[in-house]
Amino acid sequence: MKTIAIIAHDGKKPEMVQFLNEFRETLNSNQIKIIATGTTGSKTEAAGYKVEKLLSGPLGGDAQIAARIAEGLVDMVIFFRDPMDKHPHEPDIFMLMRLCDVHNVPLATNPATARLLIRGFA
Ligand SMILES: O=C(CO)COP(=O)(O)O
Repeated sequence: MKTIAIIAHDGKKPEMVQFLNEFRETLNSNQIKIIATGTTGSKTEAAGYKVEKLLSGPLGGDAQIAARIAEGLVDMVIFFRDPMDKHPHEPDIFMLMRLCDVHNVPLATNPATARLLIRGFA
């Protein structure tokens, strides 16, 4: 069982849903557990996935996922960041990305990278 964390900023949620639809066969397997920040998780559920929803990003969801990364509980992070928007929880976002590097966890921050990662993972 592998755990994938899915996160998308508001401006990137449509692309995330598109990505989830594109890789349904790979991602909707019982060998993969999906965890997500709150609103991304709701969209992921609406796309037909079973997902463990954590808090919304600005309320601490990124920090919760960061903690799971630090505990060795996450195998891959797909985080579609919106570089054109400001985020009140920027420190949490950087913490999450830093911990991916600390613990050598694959992190995709855009759809092109995510596609390559998922193909490598499958
Ligand atoms: O803010 C986020 C990532 O930094 C995402 O949070 P939501 O999925 O709750 O919108």
